[in-house]
Amino acid sequence: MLIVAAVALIDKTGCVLLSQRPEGKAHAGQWEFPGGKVEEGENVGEALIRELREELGIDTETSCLAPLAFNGEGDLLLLLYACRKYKGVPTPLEGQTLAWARPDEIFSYDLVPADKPLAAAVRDLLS
Ligand SMILES: Nc1nc2c([nH]c(=O)n2[C@H]2C[C@H](O)[C@@H](COP(=O)(O)OP(=O)(O)OP(=O)(O)O)O2)c(=O)[nH]1
Repeated sequence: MLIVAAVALIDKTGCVLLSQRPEGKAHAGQWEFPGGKVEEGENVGEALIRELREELGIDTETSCLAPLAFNGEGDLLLLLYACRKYKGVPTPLEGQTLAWARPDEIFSYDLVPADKPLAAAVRDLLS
């Protein structure tokens, strides 16, 4: 079972950050929530804080991560957190493209399949 932690990063205008997977990776060109695999020796919050630093150059802390939704597909378990408090400006540090989506725009992005139920939870939270 692969555990992946991801975040719905929400800005002051109520938009959520989506990230487009770069060429050469599985699901290239599709959109997902920033995050990544939980590595051995890490808990989920630690993994997410590390991924946000590596991928986006932002800092947050466990108390700012609120569990929002999960989805299990095959051997993948996706855990989605919502985060409204973070330091720094999200910057694409790993070749990805970033977009801030309004709640009514989320489903106009070509989402990674496992993210669709999660995206519905984000839309409902923000609408
Ligand atoms: N970060 C993230 N990954 C997701 C989402 N939805 C989804 O199915 N995934 C999948 C894609 C990957 O198979 C896995 C996350 O792995 P990752 O981001 O750490 O690694 P990766 O596949 O980009 O890169 P690699 O290390 O496997 O080459 O979870 C999502 O919303 N965010």
